Parts: sequence; structure tokens; C-alpha cells
Amino acid sequence: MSSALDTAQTVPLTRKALGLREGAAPVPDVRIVHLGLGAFHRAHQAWFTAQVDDKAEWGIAAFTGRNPKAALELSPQDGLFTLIERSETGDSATVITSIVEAIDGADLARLIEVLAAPQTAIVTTTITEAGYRLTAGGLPNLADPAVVADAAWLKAAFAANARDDSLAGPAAAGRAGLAGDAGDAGLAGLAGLPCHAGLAGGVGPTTTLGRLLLGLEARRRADAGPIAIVPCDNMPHNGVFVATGVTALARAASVELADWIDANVSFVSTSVDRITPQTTPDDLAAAAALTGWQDNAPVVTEPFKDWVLSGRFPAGRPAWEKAGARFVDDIEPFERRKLWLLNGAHSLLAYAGLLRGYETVAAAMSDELCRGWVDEFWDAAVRHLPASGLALEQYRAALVERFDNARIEHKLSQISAEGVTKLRVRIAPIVLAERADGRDAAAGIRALGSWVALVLSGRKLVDGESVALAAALGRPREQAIDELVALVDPRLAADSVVMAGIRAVLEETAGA
Ligand SMILES: NC(=O)c1ccc[n+]([C@@H]2O[C@H](COP(=O)([O-])OP(=O)(O)OC[C@H]3O[C@@H](n4cnc5c(N)ncnc54)[C@H](O)[C@@H]3O)[C@@H](O)[C@H]2O)c1
Ligand SMILES: O=P(O)(O)OC[C@@H](O)[C@@H](O)[C@H](O)[C@H](O)CO
Repeated sequence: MSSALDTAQTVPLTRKALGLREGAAPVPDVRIVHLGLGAFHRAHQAWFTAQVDDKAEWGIAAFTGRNPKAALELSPQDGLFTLIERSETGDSATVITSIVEAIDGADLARLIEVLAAPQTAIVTTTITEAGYRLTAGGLPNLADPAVVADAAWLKAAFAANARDDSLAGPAAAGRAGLAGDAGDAGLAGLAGLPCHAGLAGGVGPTTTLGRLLLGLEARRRADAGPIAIVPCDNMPHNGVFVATGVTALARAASVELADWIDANVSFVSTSVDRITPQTTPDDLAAAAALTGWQDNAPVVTEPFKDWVLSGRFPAGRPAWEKAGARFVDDIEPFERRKLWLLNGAHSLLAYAGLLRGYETVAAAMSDELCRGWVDEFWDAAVRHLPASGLALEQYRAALVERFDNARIEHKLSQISAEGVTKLRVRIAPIVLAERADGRDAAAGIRALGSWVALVLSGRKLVDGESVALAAALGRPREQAIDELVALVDPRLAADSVVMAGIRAVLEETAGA
């Protein structure tokens, strides 16, 4: 590691070049499929896997979510990338080797192939909370046209396929072409045959869960055995949540597939933690200076990392515990601690901090007012967490240090995205629990009120609920406020103390 390298001397990062410099290492076979190849997956699951995979058994085939950018950047580097660990005092860098393929998420043929392979044991996902396109109860969101279109496409494709008597097995499925109502291109190559041309033209499911079901159907037909699905997004009971959505969507498409999923797919719940901002152009230069590699897709993250998992891995898993992951029976206390204390405070800082003119978490934390609100929010949240077993005092102290790390430029605008979904699980539970105990829930209301103020101000906030937000904004102001809060949780909108508190925040921040 060095900080003095001239970037003009850098060498493009590839497995061949890495092997020449550090000695060739075996490239592991694909045994993990990842959906949502973003910064966090690389800083977290790819890092954990790289730490423990000393026998090179666990390669990751990582698919992008909405666009191919990450695959286009990583493919010329054979999936390799530099992970920069950035503490308050300095940087260290490692080349992570666990991703062996970076693939455009629209490449359904390759997805089908890897999911139908018996050696594939795990699917991990990081597609953001909104990316699952599920309702708060975990059911497919039928108000979302992409979900409806995928459900119809899968149903038609699977039915056309089932009608074809020649489908004795996967090979026949490929030859049959599987056209039917699903589109002329059909499902050619469903179980991993070379004949994938029909899927290249953009025909097929477009949502992540729709694509996953296509792959699982291929696995069922190939009789490739059980598999674990491991969501790694910040959602409560993420395993159960995704299981509910996947199973419901499957049942709408094919009873055989839904029954197979019930019998063969294990949904693992996780609590994931590692603050990982978006990569900036400066990070590319930092990576080159640290390593001498020319890397077009480095990731910067904090030194801290945590992974708590609960569930079965019927086809095996890497020994992630060797790198610090914990496997527990009851994940709820851990996920609540993380979602409420870390993510809840992040959302509070995002909305209140943006209103006060800050751009990053560390900058907002340097404001005594924001810091005080965070402390107050944590006091409220810990009242509703188990008093023992969670080391809450230490956890809070560590959070302050992590949030204060100004070398991690975590943008409040990034955290502010998807406010409806995030406030629902990070803030609403604390407000409701405090109100049930007769308290005023002021810190949680500060977060809600700040979000409402930003939405009313017309500030552009990314949100999958944009249609509902726009509808609310079309109402007279007082009704709009009620509707916005009801989108997060109707119980909040029904509480006059909560609504009065939100209106007080709005008055206080008017003109901000
Ligand atoms: N970044 C962090 O600090 C962090 C920490 C813990 C957990 N997470 C979880 O990981 C998720 C991703 O974070 P990231 O930093 O990798 O973000 P990112 O923007 O770098 O990557 C997100 C990935 O999800 C895909 N995606 C986004 N919206 C989608 C949609 N609607 N449908 C399908 N795919 C979609 C993107 O295309 C991309 O592949 C977060 O939303 C969070 O739930 C992130
Ligand atoms: O990633 P999101 O958009 O769900 O939330 C933004 C941050 O709160 C989150 O990414 C945290 O940094 C992360 O959860 C820390 O582990």
C-alpha cells in the first residue's frame, strides 16, 4: 500500500495482471448469485466471502439491477475491484476477488443458466427496499404496472411451456422454444441451453423478483436442488418479507413453481451493516494511488462491518462466521437495533440535516441541534429494545464515532431517497411505541416533519411512491400533510398529537 504512486504508472486491473504480480490464484466456480450489483454488495457480502473462501469454492456471479453500468465497469476487470477502507485517520486498500462474473441484470439467459446449475447454493440480493416492489405487508404491489406485467408474462410463459408435451426435461424445454402468449421470443433456453437468443431482445420479466422466479423455474425444471435466498437490504424480517412476495408472485404464475419453492427454497433473514457511500471520481484516483492498479470501479467503505443471519442454507454456504458474521435463531433484536438506531438516525439526519443546509452525515452531526435530536431519538428507541444482550451503550458510542467520520462522505441526498418506505420501518415504529406509552415522540416527529417539509417544498426526492406523493401534493395544503403522513403509516396520521407535532416542525422550518 502506498499513497505516492503516480497514476500514470498504473496497470489495468485484471486477474491475469493480478496473478503476475501476486501469484495466480484459482478462480472459484459460481456458487452464489447476487442480484443488485451496487457498492454495498461489494463492500459487504463480497468482502465477507473473500475473507473466508481460502479454498476458492465460492465464486459470485453478480447481476446489476436497473442498468448495466456496474457490469460494464467490472467485466473488463474480470469482476475484480479495489475496496478502500476509510477510517478517520487513513485509507487501506485490498483487491477483492470473490466476484467472478459481473453481468447485466437484463441478461436473463445467463441468470437462468446459473440458477439452474446444481452447484449454485445461494442467491443474495441488495436492490434497495423499493426494488422488491412489495406492499408493506410483503405482497406484490399490484398498483405497480411492472409487477402486473411480470406476473402476466410469467403465467403465460409457464402455461405455454406446460402445455408442450415435448417437455420431457430441460433440454426439451430449450428446443420447444416456449413461445405462447408470453411473447414471440419465448423462453428459449429456460434450463440453460445455448439457445438464448429469444431472451436477448428485452423480452421477459423486468422486475428483480420476476427475473428471480424465471431462474427458479429453470432450477425446478433442471431438478437442481434446494437453494437459499438471502436478502441483504435494510428491511425488518427481510427473509420473511421477500418469502411472502416471492411465494405470492410464484403462486400467481404457476402452482408447480410455488409448491417447489415451498419445499426447496429457504429464505434467510439478515441484518447487514457497513456504511458505504456512492463511489466518486476522486475515489478512482485514491484507489490507483493506494494500489498501483487502474480500477474503474473501486468502492469506499468504513472499517466497521456486521452481518447477522438467521435461517437455513440447504445447499451449503461459505464459513462467513470466520470473518465475523453471526448466525442466530432470533434476529429481531439485532435488526431492530440496527434499523432503528443506525438507519433511523440516518433518516432523521437526512431530512432535518438537508433542511438545515447540510450535505453529509458528518456535517449534520457537527450541528449541535441535529446531534441533540439524534441523541433524543436514540433515547426513545432504546426504551423499546431489550435491555440486555445488545450492548446498547457501546453500540450508540460506536455509532457516534462512525457518523462523525468525516472522511466517509455519506450524502444525505442518498439516504433521503425512498422516504415513504424508509420512514415506515425506521421511524414510525418508535413514534407509535412512544405514543402508546403516553410520550410525545418528539424526535421521531422531527424526522417525519422534516420529510414532509422537504416534500412540500418541492425538493426533488427520489421515491418509488412518487405517484402517491404527487397525488397528495395535488390536495389543499392541510389535506396534503395528512395524506403524506398516512402514506408512511395511517396510524400516525390518525394521532392528533403526532400531526400537531408535525405541523409545529413545518412552521418552525418554513422558508428553510
Ligand atoms: N450503502 C450502504 O451503506 C448500505 C448498508 C447496508 C445496507 N444497504 C442496503 O443495500 C442497498 C443497496 O445499497 P448500495 O449502496 O449498493 O446502492 P447502489 O445504488 O450502489 O446499488 C443498488 C443496486 O440495486 C439496484 N436497484 C436499485 N433500485 C432498484 C429497483 N427498483 N429494481 C431493481 N434493482 C434496483 C441498482 O441497479 C444497483 O444494482 C440499500 O438500499 C440498502 O438496503 C446499503
Ligand atoms: O442504503 P439505504 O438507502 O437503505 O439507507 C441509507 C443508509 O441509512 C444506509 O445505507 C446505511 O448507511 C447502512 O444501512 C449502514 O449499514
